[in-house]
Amino acid sequence: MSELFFQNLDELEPLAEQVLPKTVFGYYASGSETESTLRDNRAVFSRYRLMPRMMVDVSNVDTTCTLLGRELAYPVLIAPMAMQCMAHPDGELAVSRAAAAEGIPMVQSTMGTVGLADVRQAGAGGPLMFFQLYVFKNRAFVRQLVQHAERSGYNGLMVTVDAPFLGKREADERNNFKLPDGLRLANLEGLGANLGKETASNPSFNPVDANSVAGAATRDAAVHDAGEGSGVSKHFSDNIDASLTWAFVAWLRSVTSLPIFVKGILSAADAERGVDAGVDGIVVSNHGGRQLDTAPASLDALPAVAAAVGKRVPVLMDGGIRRGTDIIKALALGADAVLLGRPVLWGLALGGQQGVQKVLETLRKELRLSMALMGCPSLAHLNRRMVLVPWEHPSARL
Ligand SMILES: Cc1cc2nc3c(=O)[nH]c(=O)nc-3n(C[C@H](O)[C@H](O)[C@H](O)COP(=O)(O)O)c2cc1C
Ligand SMILES: CCCCC(=O)C(=O)O
Repeated sequence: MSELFFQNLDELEPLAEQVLPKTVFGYYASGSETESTLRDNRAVFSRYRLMPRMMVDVSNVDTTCTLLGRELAYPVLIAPMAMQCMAHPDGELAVSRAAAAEGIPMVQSTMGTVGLADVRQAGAGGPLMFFQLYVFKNRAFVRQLVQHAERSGYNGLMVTVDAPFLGKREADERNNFKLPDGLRLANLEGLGANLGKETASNPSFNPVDANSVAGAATRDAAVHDAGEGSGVSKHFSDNIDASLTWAFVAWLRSVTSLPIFVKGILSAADAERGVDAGVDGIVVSNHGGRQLDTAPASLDALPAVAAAVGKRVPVLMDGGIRRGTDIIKALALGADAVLLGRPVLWGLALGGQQGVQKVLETLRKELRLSMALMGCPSLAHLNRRMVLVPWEHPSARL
């Protein structure tokens, strides 16, 4: 890995852009519409200031935390991200191995390009793994997918609730983004028989090609309707259940004993509903600015959600985490851990498993140093008073 040099995670995106095909980079990097939420996810962190405490013994700093009863080396999970073999031939396997080597969990996407069981196996040395669930209209298929994940050794489910349809991602429309030839959505194929007409032999759920047999009927309409989106978004909307409500949590409980987290919550009201519905964890997220544009930055949404949850279940957050201080702010404002998205894909594209490990290690070292400078020998020392929100900045009182 000696040839891969970077000092911090913000440097990675332009480096990755040089090695990835334009369509793939565009899909990974972009947000929806004006990308205002995408930018705000990052900008928000410099609006909040950290107030350190002095004269605390920080000769030993402990970054560990627990989640679902397991110890994590530091409070970071790898966010679920689709189609990782577009970045590197080892794709999800490399990411899973890197997470295990660093002692943190990976969340495997439903839309993986390696089968979920193989990804779980590759991460066997790690503390735990989640399976991210997209809920298809075909519930028999969903049940089989969930039970396959449970049998394969996943420790929890993360149901994504912010994507009844994919957001309007204009880069993907411009680039006519498709899954490259030779790659497959492995988790959907193996269980294809239960997709009814949407089987492997008639792949109507197949973002590989917007102009596939199943897509042909709507092809002409798509050309004339800007709202139709990329091939991926068309096939997503054909298959994902946009009628999902909180009643789904009870159904999911009836088919699995795995803990159920919901990912994509931004309001305190929804966090309340989720806890009432019996979820085991809440993930504050705007999907990396890829769904509703102008939704609030995750860090801005976090404090009210954490207050509503009141420690009844773990609260995770993602969106724009790039620095150790970002993790400290999220935890001080009520998160139990954070998820890291795009930088993992950049590390993967640039250096496979080793590249991902270097990304994680860089973040871990920044976290440890910043905890020391904050006067926090452990994560338990972090508290709300250590973060000044914009209206509490010392300058705001002048
Ligand atoms: C390329 C890409 C693919 C993604 N795929 C999924 C997915 O399959 N399921 C999901 O719940 N979220 C998905 N997300 C959202 C991430 O899990 C996460 O919420 C977001 O990327 C975090 O923001 P960050 O990239 O700024 O760290 C994806 C994000 C990206 C960038
Ligand atoms: C078709 C897969 C969608 C994955 C996803 O959630 C994203 O691209 O944000």
